[in-house]
Amino acid sequence: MDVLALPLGERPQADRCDPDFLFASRGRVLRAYGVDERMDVALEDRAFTDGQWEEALDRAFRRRTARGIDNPILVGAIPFDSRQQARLFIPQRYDHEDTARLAAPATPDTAPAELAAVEETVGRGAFEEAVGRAIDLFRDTPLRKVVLSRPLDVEARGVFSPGRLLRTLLRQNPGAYVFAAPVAYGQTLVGASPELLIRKTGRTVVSNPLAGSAPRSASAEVERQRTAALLASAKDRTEHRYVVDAVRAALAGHCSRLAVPDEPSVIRTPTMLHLSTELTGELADPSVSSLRLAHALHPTPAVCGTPTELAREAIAGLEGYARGWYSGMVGWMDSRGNGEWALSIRCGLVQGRWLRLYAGAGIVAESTPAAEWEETAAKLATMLNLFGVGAGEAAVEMAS
Ligand SMILES: C=C(O[C@H]1C=CC=C(C(=O)O)[C@@H]1O)C(=O)O
Repeated sequence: MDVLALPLGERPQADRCDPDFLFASRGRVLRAYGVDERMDVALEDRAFTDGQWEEALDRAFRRRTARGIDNPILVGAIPFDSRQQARLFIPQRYDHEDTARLAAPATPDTAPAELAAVEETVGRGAFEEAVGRAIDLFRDTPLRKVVLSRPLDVEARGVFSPGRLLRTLLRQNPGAYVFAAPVAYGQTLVGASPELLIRKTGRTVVSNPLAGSAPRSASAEVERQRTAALLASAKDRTEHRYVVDAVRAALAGHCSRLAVPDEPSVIRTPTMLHLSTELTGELADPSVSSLRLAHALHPTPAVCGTPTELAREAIAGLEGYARGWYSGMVGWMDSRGNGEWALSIRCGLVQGRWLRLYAGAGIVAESTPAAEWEETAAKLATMLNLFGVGAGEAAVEMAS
């Protein structure tokens, strides 16, 4: 059974005032409460591709506008494999809160949980071997880029509170797309994604692909050198170009005008530096919904690879675990099709005392297995910072 399906009145009283879904973007947090109607669908199903599902959503929205609801919305999460069901629902109500206000601790700040164990379910040897095999594929097949990822399993002494994790993530990552989305009974996907897959506002669309990474440094001088090195790195620029080319190609078919900067810039998250390109377009048909555009884009080579089908096969053959919700997307869409969908990266799946974290890295011919492992460790820091430990440190600390 799914928590979203619990009939009204059967939810614990305390839950009533806790939002079921949160999504922070640009200083505001969307909070959605209660499940008015489930709208689950797999984006690869005929029901979605031939438009039936969007017609049903439109009818569901109209019923609500007829009842006086000004602008009903749909919220939820979509898995990496879009043949699998997305968890989407129309909430009973929603509001917006200032990020800073929501992030402010109600009580003195403490770590959101005390950790009992951290396990590298896919260890360094297995991950580096997979990277080596991907590099062989670049020599032997037309595969040019593949994103390989790994899980890190964290166990706490007590039950995790998704709300507390989210507030701490908001404090630590005020500029990120911070989210908490219920995905199954007792399971919540929480994260602080730096990457916007698509935002649609009227006719305007924005996508901000990232690829090509280096860790932040506490030293301003080292950080300046890393930024310059990232901008100059042929390997990172190739990795980045595959994503920008794919996003440009997917949006071009929908846009009457599309602006793509010639050169990437570098963006900073609290833990990482990334090559970044912001594409801005004008839709030829403004009625195309943000979810349809997200479907046209997904999976970009920021999470999958180039060419897409070969990369998908390589991921299935090399990763050795199921990604599930990681590297899919989380977001919202309103009754006019406006909305925002962020990639579900720098995230974890919470269930009771367990939290599975994920991180991936884009592999190209110039990659080296050791550096790609280090990159995934650096990316895991976004979530491990919740507990004040780094990836290697966490494994060592828990083992001793
Ligand atoms: C797949 C992830 O990051 C993507 C986004 C930014 C940079 C990336 C990179 O440099 O490999 C990845 O494509 C992840 O964080 O799990």
